[in-house]
Amino acid sequence: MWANLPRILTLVVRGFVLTLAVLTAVVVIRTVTFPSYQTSPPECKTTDPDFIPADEERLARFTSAIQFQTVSYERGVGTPQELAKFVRFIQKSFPTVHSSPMVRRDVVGNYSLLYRVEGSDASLQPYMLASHLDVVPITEEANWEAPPFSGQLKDGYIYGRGTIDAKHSLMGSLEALEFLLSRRHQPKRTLYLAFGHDEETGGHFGAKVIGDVLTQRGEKIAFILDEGSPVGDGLAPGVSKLLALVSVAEKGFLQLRLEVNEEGGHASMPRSESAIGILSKAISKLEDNPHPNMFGTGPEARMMEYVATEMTLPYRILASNLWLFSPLVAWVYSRKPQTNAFARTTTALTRFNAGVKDNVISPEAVAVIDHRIHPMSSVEEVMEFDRKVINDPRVKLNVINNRPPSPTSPYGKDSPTYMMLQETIQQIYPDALVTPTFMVANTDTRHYLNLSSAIYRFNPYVMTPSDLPRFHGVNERISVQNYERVMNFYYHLIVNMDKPLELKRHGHEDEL
Ligand SMILES: CCCCCCCC/C=C\CCCCCCCC(=O)N[C@@H](CC(N)=O)C(=O)O
Ligand SMILES: [Zn+2]
Ligand SMILES: [Zn+2]
Repeated sequence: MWANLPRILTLVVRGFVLTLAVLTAVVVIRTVTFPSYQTSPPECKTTDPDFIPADEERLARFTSAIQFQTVSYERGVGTPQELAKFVRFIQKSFPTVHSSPMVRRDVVGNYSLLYRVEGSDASLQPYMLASHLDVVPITEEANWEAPPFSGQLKDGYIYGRGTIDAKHSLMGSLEALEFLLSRRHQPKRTLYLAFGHDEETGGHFGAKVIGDVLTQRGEKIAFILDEGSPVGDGLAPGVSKLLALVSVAEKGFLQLRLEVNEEGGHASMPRSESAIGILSKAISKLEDNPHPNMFGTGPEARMMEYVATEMTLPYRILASNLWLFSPLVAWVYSRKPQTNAFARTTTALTRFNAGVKDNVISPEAVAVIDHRIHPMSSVEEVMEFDRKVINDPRVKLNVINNRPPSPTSPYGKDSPTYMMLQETIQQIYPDALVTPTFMVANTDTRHYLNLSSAIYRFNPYVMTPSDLPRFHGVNERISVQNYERVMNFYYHLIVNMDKPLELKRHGHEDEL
């Protein structure tokens, strides 16, 4: 036996070296032969004479739109008077849209707006552009560089709540339509514009009703585009070019109310555990035990593949070989909040309430957890995980609201609508890469799922990592350049949608 040891060791080392050599060869071959999913940009139309400039008049309209304080606070609790004023302002601001015989406008659920622009070819399925009228409340008002409802222009940026979420797309799409109709252009394909008034609190009285109206009309929509992920500048690790993130799916959500009820009493005679202490431990366990890293199991893996050939070398090797490096990429993604959101179901503690007086032991403690569910997980799985982690029957888990992750819409060369979107994005951003991904937050599209199987969530503006905290945060703003891109994106999209949407597969063409 001992005599054979050197031979055995040699064989083991040889086996190890051989395996390493084979793995290295496979990794190298895959890296250099990995297919590119990017197509060259079409002729850029933004230099055409029919480009929409962000001139004084349009900027003034956008500024005014920001000044309406259309805040949504809680489900069913909004700002009806401001909404009504904003609706009147929209009507006055886009006279051609509102007087055109081609346009039918319905006010739905009191304040939401649904426009139908009649196309000349009734055989083509309509499509829909969506946004919303409402905004979230202001936080830390003192820290804003310009008053949050001013729409003030400062150093090339328009400041205010709603500038990126989402009055940019509401006003931008209406500007595009006004521009188009004032040139007496009738689209071939019927187009809907749908603007809910309570998206920020779930869309139960706005988008939900719009969805119901369209369902009752028996409408089937070729594709829907709502607010969503942006064109990232430095957002994705290893990608130096601009990266247009088209969300083809959306995370689900589960909002849970955690409640502990224990005996209260006089603060001078406390028991060893209190309602507050028990709930704190539960919360702490949830924060210490994140939901499993699922990176590589959903549409986020496609995102890596779509940009693999364009990444800097170390990332290119990783992205071309997810079969081997998925756990490593998963770890890289889990290190920052904005990428971690792509890797797993997230857990956000959003409320914590207990106690009424300094010397009274509170009999009750309540917390709210907002989970955003990874596309490959489910509401049930998340509940089960939380119960196991908390492992304390004194902590009651009540579901406030939930929705499973959305289905994934078609993307890539086999999807004519996705390709039309990609082409339009490239007209505005000729150097950008375009990739499918999923939306880490939620949108009104949750109410439109039965209207179309092709639902995309995309914001046609550029965002850097330092811009992300501006969503629902302090100093929300959009650059004039970005707002101009938004208007022209919608304009190009409407023009492009007049071209046939063709499925070019197996030598035959089908039109939607
Ligand atoms: C590897 C790529 C990294 C990319 C990183 C970041 C991409 C960030 C993408 C999107 C952020 C934009 C978030 C906008 C959210 C707008 C929608 C919204 O606010 N929804 C609310 C409404 C609701 N009631 O559901 C929400 O809470 O989700
Ligand atoms: Zn929004
Ligand atoms: Zn929002």
